[in-house]
Amino acid sequence: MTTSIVKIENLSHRYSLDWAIRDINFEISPRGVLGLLGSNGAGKSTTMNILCGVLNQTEGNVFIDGIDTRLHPEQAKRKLGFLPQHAPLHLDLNVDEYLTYCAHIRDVPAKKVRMAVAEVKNKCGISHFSKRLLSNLSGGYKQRVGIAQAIIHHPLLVVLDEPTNGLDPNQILEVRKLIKEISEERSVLFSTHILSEVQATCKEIRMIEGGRMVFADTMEAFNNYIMPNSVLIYLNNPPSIETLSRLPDITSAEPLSDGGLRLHFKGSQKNISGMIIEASISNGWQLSEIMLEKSSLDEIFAQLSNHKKPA
Ligand SMILES: Nc1ncnc2c1ncn2[C@@H]1O[C@H](COP(=O)(O)OP(=O)(O)OP(=O)(O)O)[C@@H](O)[C@H]1O
Repeated sequence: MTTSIVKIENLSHRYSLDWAIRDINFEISPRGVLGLLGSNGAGKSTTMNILCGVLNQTEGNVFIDGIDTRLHPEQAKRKLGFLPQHAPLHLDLNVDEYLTYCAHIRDVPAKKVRMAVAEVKNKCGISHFSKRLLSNLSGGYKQRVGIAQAIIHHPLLVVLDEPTNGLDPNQILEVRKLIKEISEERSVLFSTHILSEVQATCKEIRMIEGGRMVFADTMEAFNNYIMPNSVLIYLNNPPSIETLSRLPDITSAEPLSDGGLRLHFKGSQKNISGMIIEASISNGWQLSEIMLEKSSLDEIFAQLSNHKKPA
C-alpha cells in the first residue's frame, strides 16, 4: 500500500473491565473497498465507532488523512461519512427533507445543498422516492438513504457497518453494486460477518476475531489461504487406511461414520481429484463419489486465530 488515508495504530478499547479490541493496526488506501470481517462480537463496530469518532479509544491512535482523530476530532470527521449498524434515519421525514438536513449538519454550503441532495439521490437510485416518508421505504431503500447521507459531503472515506444486514438477496446485490460504485471515487470500509460478502465486494480484507486482528492481506491471498485441504471420497471396494495414506500428497486418511473416507492432502487441490480417480481405477477401488471439503467460516476463524493471535 503506497499512500493511505487512514492509519490505525495499536488501537485497543476496553468497556469497563473487558478488552473489546486489542492492538489493532491497519491502513486504508484512498480508493476501493476494504472489508472488515469478523464474527458477532469480534470487535468490528468498536473499531468503526472509534475510527468515526463516536467512541474514544482506551489506547492507540487513529489518523484520517494525517489528522489525529483524538486531537482534532472535528477536522477528522469532515473527511469521513458513516453509516452505523443502526442507520440514523428520522423516519418521520421524507427523503428530500432528511438528506437536506444531513447536508446542513455536514456543513455543505447553503447554495450547494439542493445540488448535493440531487446528486446523492441520483447516485443511490432513490430520486423517484424524493417525497416518500422514510418510514414507508423498504429495508433496501432505507439502506440506500443511509449510504446517501454518508456521502453527501464528498468524504474521502465512507465507513459502513454491516450495510447489508437484514436485506433480502436482491437488495444485497443492489447495495453491493452501490458500494462498488461509491468506492471508485473514494475509500470504503465495510464490515460484515458473512465471508461471501467480502469475497464479492473487496480487494483487501482485514479479519478480526476476539478483538485481535487475525488476517490482513488481499482477498486473493485470503482465498488461497482457505483453499480446501481435505477431500471426501466414497469407495465401494476400499483399500486399507494405510494404503490411502501412502498415496502421493496425501498426509492422512480417516474413516467416517457414513462409510466415506476423508483424505487430508498437501499442495494444490488441482491435481488431487485426478490422482485419486486414477488410483481408484487402476486398483479397482470403485470410486462412487468425490468432493473437496470447504472450511466453514468458524473453522477459518479458529485456524487464523490459533495461527496469528499474539500471546
Ligand atoms: N457498550 C458496550 N459495553 C460493554 N461491552 C460492549 C459494548 N459494546 C460492545 N461490547 C462488547 O465488546 C465486544 C465487541 O463488540 P462489537 O460490537 O465491537 O463487535 P462486532 O464485531 O461489531 O459484533 P456484532 O456484529 O455482533 O455487532 C463484544 O464482546 C461486545 O459484547
